[in-house]
Amino acid sequence: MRRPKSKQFRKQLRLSEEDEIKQLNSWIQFQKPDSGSNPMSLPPLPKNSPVGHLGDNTFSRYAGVVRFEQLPLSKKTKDALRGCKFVSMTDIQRASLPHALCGRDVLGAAKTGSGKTLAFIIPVLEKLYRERWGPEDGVGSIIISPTRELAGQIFEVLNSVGKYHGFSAGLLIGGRKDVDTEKERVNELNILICTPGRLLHHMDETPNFDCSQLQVLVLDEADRILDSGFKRALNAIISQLPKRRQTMLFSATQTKSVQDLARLSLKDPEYLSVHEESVAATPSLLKQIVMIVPLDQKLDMLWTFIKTHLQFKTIVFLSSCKQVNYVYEAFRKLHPGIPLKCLHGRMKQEKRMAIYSEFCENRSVLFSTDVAARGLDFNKAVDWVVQVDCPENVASYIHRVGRTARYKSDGKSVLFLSPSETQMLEKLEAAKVPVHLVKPKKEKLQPVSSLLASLLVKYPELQQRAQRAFVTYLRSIHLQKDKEIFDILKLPIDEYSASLAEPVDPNQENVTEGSREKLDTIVFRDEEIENDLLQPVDTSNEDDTKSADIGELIPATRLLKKKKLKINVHRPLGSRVVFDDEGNTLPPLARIAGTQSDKDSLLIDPVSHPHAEQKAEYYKRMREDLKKADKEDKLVERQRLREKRIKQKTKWKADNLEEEDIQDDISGSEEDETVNKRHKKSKIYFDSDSDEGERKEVKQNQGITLEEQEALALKLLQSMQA
Ligand SMILES: Nc1ncnc2c1ncn2[C@@H]1O[C@H](COP(=O)(O)OP(=O)(O)OP(=O)(O)O)[C@@H](O)[C@H]1O
Repeated sequence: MRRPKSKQFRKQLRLSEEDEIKQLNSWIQFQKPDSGSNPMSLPPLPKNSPVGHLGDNTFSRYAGVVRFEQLPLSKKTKDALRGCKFVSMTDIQRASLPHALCGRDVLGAAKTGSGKTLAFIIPVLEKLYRERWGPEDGVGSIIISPTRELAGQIFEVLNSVGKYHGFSAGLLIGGRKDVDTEKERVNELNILICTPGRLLHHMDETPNFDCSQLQVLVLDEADRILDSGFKRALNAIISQLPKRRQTMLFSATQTKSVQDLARLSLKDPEYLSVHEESVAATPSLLKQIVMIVPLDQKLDMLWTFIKTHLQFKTIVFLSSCKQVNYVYEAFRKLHPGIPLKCLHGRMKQEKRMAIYSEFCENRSVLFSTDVAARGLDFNKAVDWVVQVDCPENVASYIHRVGRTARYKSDGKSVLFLSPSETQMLEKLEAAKVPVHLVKPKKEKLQPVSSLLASLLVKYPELQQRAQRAFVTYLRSIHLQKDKEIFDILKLPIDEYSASLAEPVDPNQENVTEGSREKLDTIVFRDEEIENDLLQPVDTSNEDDTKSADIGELIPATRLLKKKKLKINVHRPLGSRVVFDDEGNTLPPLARIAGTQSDKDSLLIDPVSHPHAEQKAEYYKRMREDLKKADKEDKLVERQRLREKRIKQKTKWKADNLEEEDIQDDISGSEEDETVNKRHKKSKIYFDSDSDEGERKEVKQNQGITLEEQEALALKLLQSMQA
């Protein structure tokens, strides 16, 4: 943000600014909208009617207007808005700005991509401007975002809309190494855009950090920041802020919890939910598909999707960073014909920012965890959002698909649901999310499991990634709260494990040579692609809204008829067989379950062994024993956690949680590299079901050894077989 240069100029400016501020204050007071009213219900001003001071201490009405020019805003803000080509307001801006400008607390809810960022940036700038805030006044406004990328994006919007103002603004996010420089400068900053963890870090550790003069607090993605994952950090932050302030909360899925609002001490907040009456909770230009895909075919489906949508910019959501890592690395090695990128909370901050910027600029496929699910505005140009793993709830679905079809652009999304997750369809319908159920055309499926199997021969390190992806996936399902949708016992675990890739049976062909040859052929081949992977479900029994437009949803056929396929990708490369030390075959997961002997393992297939009946009996007994032991273990574990919780309560202040350690990955597999290594060992989750914000401790994935992960997989499988 710019500062005027000469002294003379500054003096003149100050005088004219004083006049302007006086007038703005009078205008705002004179035409204040009624508290509790929705400015959207008022008609726009008649065309060409005068704006601002109308003489005799009267001013034009600003509630209900449609253009920024008609609002009581400073010239600096208006000039910058015009420069950015922001002329007409969106609904949420029209509804909330008149209330926010007169200093009221606001809870704003509007669909994704509908312009909520400007709805809070403008009042922040205007409030500080009218208060004549200067460098010596310190922190005047704090804007909190749940993720670093979103904080960075808000910072950019602030920079462009506030470029003619003289405020200093700082981006305080985890993962940045210059924390010492930040500490030196943070007290000189007027506007802080931050993630909760970093802000708390400064509150706790920066000498003289002072926000006692805070004027405006903003929570973007408020429901996320108020949810259990950030509860402790946010409570600690709020306790250090002055009570007399303006507070604004925005999200596409707003909280209405009285408890949440009480935590923030809101004063008669204006609840402005501009799309509540709308027929859909998602953008009208978004076409949404759901396909029922067995878990073990999800990667095949994803591969086929990517191969048939090479000309589109796509985001693919997976539930953990280990899955993102594996799928990204494996698919990259198979060269699908479009650049692939990945983003998750375990990456170094610079890399994350670089990936984010590159993805904004270029057509590519971005594999991501939910770190990219909220708020990010990739230059309006994401064509497709693909959800390979079911989102944890409807809100999460809405935010993920909201990365496309932003503002006035259109977009498409597809969700792969396992047969056991179909309850999600009802939940989406109940939340007014209009989805088309589409049946995949099986004959168009391009299986990738066999290609992956060959890949693992060439790149053995991928095998470990596959195993980790498998384990973290199971764990993420296990940790999900909505047990109606996420039931680990209903998952076809063996098939899923196999779909992540299994080595080729060494008896059937020369693995190394054969597979490498095939792999090279696969990697360098040209392909014939038919893009009509999707076919509508027979909707004869469904209502019109559901069956409409499905034809449009089927992507145009893309044919690249250069050469014939050198190999038939539909042909399996051989059955997947794993051998134990004695040469007996093992079912796929026995390998992952580790090195237990036959006697101890439940994973040995009794049929392929002699004395199958005795074994089956033995397994049955063992399962019962294990069940009993498991019950006892759970009791002991609960007791342990209770004790730990009490201990932690007393020393919570010392725990300087980094925000994305908490939020990035429901499976607890992502971790921040740079902040407070002493907190790396355990991750605290809050159980929002509990009245008192009871905490669950979950070890971070990195803190868990491979043996522990394997033991976990084994346990899960045992419980499944029991
Ligand atoms: N009044 C406006 N005129 C033109 N474009 C606008 C206007 N307001 C916002 N936009 C553009 O709309 C896009 C979406 O805005 P924004 O990111 O603020 O949406 P959002 O409601 O915060 O979305 P999300 O819920 O995903 O966070 C941005 O590219 C922004 O520049």
